[in-house]
Amino acid sequence: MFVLVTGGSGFIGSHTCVELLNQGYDVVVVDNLCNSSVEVFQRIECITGKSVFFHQVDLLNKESLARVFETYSIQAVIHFAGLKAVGESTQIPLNYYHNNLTGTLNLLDVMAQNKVFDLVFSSSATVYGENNPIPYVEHFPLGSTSPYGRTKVMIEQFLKDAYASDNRWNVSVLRYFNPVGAHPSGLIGEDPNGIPNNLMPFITQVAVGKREKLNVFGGDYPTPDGTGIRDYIHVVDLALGHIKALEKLASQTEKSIDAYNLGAGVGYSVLDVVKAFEKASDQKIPYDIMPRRAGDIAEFYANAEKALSELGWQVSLSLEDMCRDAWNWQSNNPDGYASKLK
Ligand SMILES: NC(=O)c1ccc[n+]([C@@H]2O[C@H](COP(=O)([O-])OP(=O)(O)OC[C@H]3O[C@@H](n4cnc5c(N)ncnc54)[C@H](O)[C@@H]3O)[C@@H](O)[C@H]2O)c1
Ligand SMILES: O=c1ccn([C@@H]2O[C@H](COP(=O)(O)OP(=O)(O)O[C@H]3O[C@H](CO)[C@@H](O)[C@H](O)[C@H]3O)[C@@H](O)[C@H]2O)c(=O)[nH]1
Repeated sequence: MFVLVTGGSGFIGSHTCVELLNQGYDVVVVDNLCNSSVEVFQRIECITGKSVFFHQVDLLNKESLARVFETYSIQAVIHFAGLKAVGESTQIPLNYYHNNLTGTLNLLDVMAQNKVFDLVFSSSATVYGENNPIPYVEHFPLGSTSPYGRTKVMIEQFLKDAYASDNRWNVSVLRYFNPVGAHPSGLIGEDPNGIPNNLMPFITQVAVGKREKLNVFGGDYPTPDGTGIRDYIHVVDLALGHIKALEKLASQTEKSIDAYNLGAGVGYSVLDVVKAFEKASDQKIPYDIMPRRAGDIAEFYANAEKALSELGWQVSLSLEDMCRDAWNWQSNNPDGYASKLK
């Protein structure tokens, strides 16, 4: 069975490709490589002994995308491709709307033309905005505080409207909490461009000596240690959630659109993560407590019961595993994919 993975050379996409290949799926990847490296495919092959069919395609180029659908008998799509930096999205919002919304509309159009209706979409906990109580439950009202987040809210609405108009659409919307870690092989992982925006890659770059110290954004939140609390999820657990979602789409006779939180259902503070990382890596992480980062909220985590009851999915890896694997990746690849394969 051919599965098309958009954005399959990125952080979460590459880990999902590994799990798809391990389960025997044939994998076709389209990615424009705007935030990833083609080097990842060699590493995926080292891990799985199998290769993906890669096409360097921008979703904004509908004709190129259509040619991929003509080449393979695609049965389902996992749609990761998109721009994802919250801060950057406030600087160049129109690029975010153009890339994420137009890219998705092109994909949906080409899928429908080829009568492919099974879709797993990468959404985010950011769609719960800032006014919902925690833990977040899937039926809560949606809204977001950044242009990036609004692209996710809007795409979720596109998908609901598409299903309402034509119930051949069969869609699983996965709302990720905070994906971190790396494949335990240390061959693939997160390779951000420039200064990392996110906590774990910043910590690993401090540990490997690329950054002097961590800035902890906010020490005065109403949380036990004053730092922000998030629901961190190992990227391999997250990748496996996509397999469960695909299996459900393929097995159900009644087509549907459903949203699922993919999180652990547990919150850890920034300082919890720092301590867990220090223990797992045996490295000291110097840090300064700084003012809060604009747009951050004190605390959120998932209610992950729906994913367990309907997809049969739950996390199996701990914060310790996330830190160990993130460190294994970073220490073996100090320059990410630009590092020589050991
Ligand atoms: N990493 C997170 O913290 C997080 C959290 C919630 C949701 N998500 C979502 O999950 C998805 C994957 O995230 P990731 O962390 O793997 O990001 P990533 O940047 O590593 O991967 C996204 C991939 O999409 C590609 N891409 C972007 N625009 C494209 C276009 N127009 N055409 C073709 N390819 C394009 C990029 O080159 C990249 O390889 C994204 O949709 C992101 O918004 C990520
Ligand atoms: O250098 C840093 C980076 C982060 N933080 C803190 O660490 C926590 C986690 O931050 P980060 O890793 O940036 O994740 P979030 O801000 O929670 O956002 C991520 O997780 C969301 C939920 O999935 C996604 O929507 C976003 O795209 C993704 O960036 C927050 O309390 C931050 O203030 C620091 O203290 N220092």
